[in-house]
Amino acid sequence: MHRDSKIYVAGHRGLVGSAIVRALGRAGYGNIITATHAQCDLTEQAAVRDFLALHKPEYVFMAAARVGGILANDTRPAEFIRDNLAIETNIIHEAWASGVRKFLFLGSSCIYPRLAPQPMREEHLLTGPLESTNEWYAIAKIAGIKMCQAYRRQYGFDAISLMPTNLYGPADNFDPVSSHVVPALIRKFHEAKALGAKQASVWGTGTPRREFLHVDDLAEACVFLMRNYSGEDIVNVGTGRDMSIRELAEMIRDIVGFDGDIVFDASRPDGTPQKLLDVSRLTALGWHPARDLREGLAETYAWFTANAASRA
Ligand SMILES: NC(=O)C1=CN([C@@H]2O[C@H](COP(=O)(O)OP(=O)(O)OC[C@H]3O[C@@H](n4cnc5c(N)ncnc54)[C@H](OP(=O)(O)O)[C@@H]3O)[C@@H](O)[C@H]2O)C=CC1
Ligand SMILES: C[C@H]1O[C@H](OP(=O)(O)OP(=O)(O)OC[C@H]2O[C@@H](n3cnc4c(=O)[nH]c(N)nc43)[C@H](O)[C@@H]2O)[C@@H](O)[C@@H](O)C1=O
Repeated sequence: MHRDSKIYVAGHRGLVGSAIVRALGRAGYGNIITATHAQCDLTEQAAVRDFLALHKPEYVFMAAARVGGILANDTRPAEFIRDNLAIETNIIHEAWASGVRKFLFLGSSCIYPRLAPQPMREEHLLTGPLESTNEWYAIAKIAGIKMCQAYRRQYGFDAISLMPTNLYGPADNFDPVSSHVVPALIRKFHEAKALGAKQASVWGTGTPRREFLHVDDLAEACVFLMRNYSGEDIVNVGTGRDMSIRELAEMIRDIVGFDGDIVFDASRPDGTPQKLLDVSRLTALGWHPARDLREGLAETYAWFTANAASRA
């Protein structure tokens, strides 16, 4: 990938897409093309074909998808499987057909079996039943991985697939129902503090464990792997460390400065008990995350208060 290479970032307004645009800018890549959802609905094959034929990007970072937290996945299975299968099928096929030189697909750590050995290695894929709260999205993601591998085998298409762990950072989705846990708790504790509430509710039992990677680290891993890796094998992207939801909630409560009690709502789903990634394949390729979790959470809270709190 050269400094003047033409690069398309699909989903450029989202948590990951906006971070990839920032990372490309920091690395000196200035020839970036984007399209909003309204300008190009990636579930529509003709729209994708026309867009790629018009712009002819050489490189594609695929950060567009129907994404949400545990409740959104569990309650909207049809949207999650249909939209993601449609988006992936269209963009992988049309990227190949239009002559894209290299394609980067984003899966997720949820593709691994609910009770996979921990930490989870790439070879654990398809070795056991999936987590029920997001199996629909996981199946779509696994289909995307397989499609990238099939287009490499049959057509020699240079498509690579990354499996990120749970992400957080600026420009996340802070909606209380559809969001992931980090933005959800930032907003919950912020609003509880503003109201002088005595307690704030956290979903589940607090016992599940999650690994959290700053989205700017993920974006830099995407640029690194686009430049340095070409292969059929998927690559886990994470920190290699996890924590309980209770520990996370206590850390975010401290950062926000909320002094009320945390109450666990066991009527809400816990999801998979643990999904810590083995990141030795990525480490061996020469990449390491750089950002500290507490500092990253504090930066994300600052972004929320400056950009999203007033709109909440
Ligand atoms: N967030 C996380 O913790 C993790 C995310 N990932 C993966 O990273 C990728 C990006 O996720 P994230 O940035 O969090 O998601 P976001 O929801 O923040 O961003 C997704 C982007 O895709 C766009 N989009 C959705 N549907 C369409 C469509 N039909 N046509 C065009 N654009 C569309 C959205 O635009 P609009 O909002 O306007 O619809 C949005 O800009 C996904 O593949 C996800 O699976 C993997 C692991 C963890
Ligand atoms: C990235 C990943 O993200 C999702 O999987 P998940 O990690 O289970 O998702 P989550 O971040 O929503 O929850 C993590 C844990 O946190 C607990 N939790 C507490 N309180 C809140 C809360 O208020 N909101 C949310 N969302 N979770 C809460 C929640 O009960 C659960 O135990 C899928 O999209 C999956 O497909 C995927 O790819």
